[in-house]
Amino acid sequence: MRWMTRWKIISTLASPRRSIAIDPSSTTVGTSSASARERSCWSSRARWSSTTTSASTDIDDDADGTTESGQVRALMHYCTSLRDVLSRFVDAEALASSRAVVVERCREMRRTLPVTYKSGTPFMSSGALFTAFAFELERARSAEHLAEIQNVVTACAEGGLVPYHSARESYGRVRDALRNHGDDDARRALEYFSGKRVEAPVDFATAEDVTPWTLTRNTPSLDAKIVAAAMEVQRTGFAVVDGVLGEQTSDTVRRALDEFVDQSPAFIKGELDRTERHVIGDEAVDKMRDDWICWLSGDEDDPMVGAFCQFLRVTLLNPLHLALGTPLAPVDSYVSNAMLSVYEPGARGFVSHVDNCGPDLGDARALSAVYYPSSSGEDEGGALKLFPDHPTRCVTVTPTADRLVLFASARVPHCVTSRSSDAKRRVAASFWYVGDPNAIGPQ
Ligand SMILES: O=C(O)CCC(=O)C(=O)O
Ligand SMILES: [Fe+2]
Repeated sequence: MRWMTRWKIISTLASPRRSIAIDPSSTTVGTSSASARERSCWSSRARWSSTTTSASTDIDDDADGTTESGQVRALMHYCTSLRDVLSRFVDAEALASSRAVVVERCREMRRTLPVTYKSGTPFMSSGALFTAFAFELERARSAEHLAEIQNVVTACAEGGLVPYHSARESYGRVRDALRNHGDDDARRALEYFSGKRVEAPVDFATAEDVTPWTLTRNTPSLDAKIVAAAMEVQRTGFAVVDGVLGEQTSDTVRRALDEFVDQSPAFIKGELDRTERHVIGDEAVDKMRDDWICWLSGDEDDPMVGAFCQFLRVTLLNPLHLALGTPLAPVDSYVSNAMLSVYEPGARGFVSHVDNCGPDLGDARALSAVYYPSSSGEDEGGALKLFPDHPTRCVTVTPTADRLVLFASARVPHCVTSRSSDAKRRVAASFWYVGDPNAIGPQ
């Protein structure tokens, strides 16, 4: 009998991702697509420069990683490649001494994924690699081997290759299994490498102690704030939460996002839907919405940026689930991605709109979340104005560092005011939780 068949601790983690019913890039207001990709760069000398390239127009439909067949193809690629790599390290010792090599091989697997993401955003790459690892954890040959496979999962998370939440969850199961069965050497090997990272305390002394592990962890104080905010959304349609991450973590996130904005070539002009710019022209669209955006998948090369996206997708969703009493997108479903939005100094804002452009049209965005990593002065413009119950009642929210705004996607019209020409750039990260849009907000 294979060793792990007695343990069967991992199988529930390997549930296949649901097929994607909602493609955020194909809906309207508040989203964008990249059928024509614009590559833009921010530098202190040159402002956004852009050239248009068509990265994926000639790809066969099946190779699109956002389709079900594309997802299957990606998963098969990871499963077969990972099995091949791990088969070269037959015992725990060999694996432990080659952990970094395996992480590099996993990176190579991602580079050679046989699918392309037509919307420009890889939806599930890190989730697919984790699923492949879940199968390998089940096939472990010994307690020591199991511990070392988990250590590779932990190292892969730190390399931005596997979601932190998935790695944390499988760590917990492996640890409990080893504890329960008294495999002390294996447990020590696990805790020495993975435990130190995954269970790092969140009440750190300095910003250097902040890691993607601490950023993606649910804490009682965060959960309490988000539960209270969710109840406020159900009462009034919106809620504003301050001090979401705390001083040190939010500082670290701000720096990571700023650097990402400075360096990422993936920003495109915000769009209202995928055809709008072609149909009515750039000038007309810019008048309605004048930001640059980039879709974040959680798989970003900078682990802190990826972890921030995973924070929005999973860490916030956990307490929201508890409080809202209506199912939102399950945590293992990559149906929505974070959108990083940048308004340059002098940019026009975003006209009044509702994020959900029609529950009847299949838009399932139910709850919108906007996080501000840095503060704006009141004279800088760029305020978010919400009209929660009547066009004449306006709530003005100034972007303030570490502030999160939650509102019902289908019910709360809102706009962003224009940015004054001597203002700093304004950065915001938006996320949409999908579910029943009519179940969010006052009933
Ligand atoms: O940046 C903000 O404050 C809100 C952005 C927004 O409304 C959107 O992207 O739909
Ligand atoms: Fe919006």
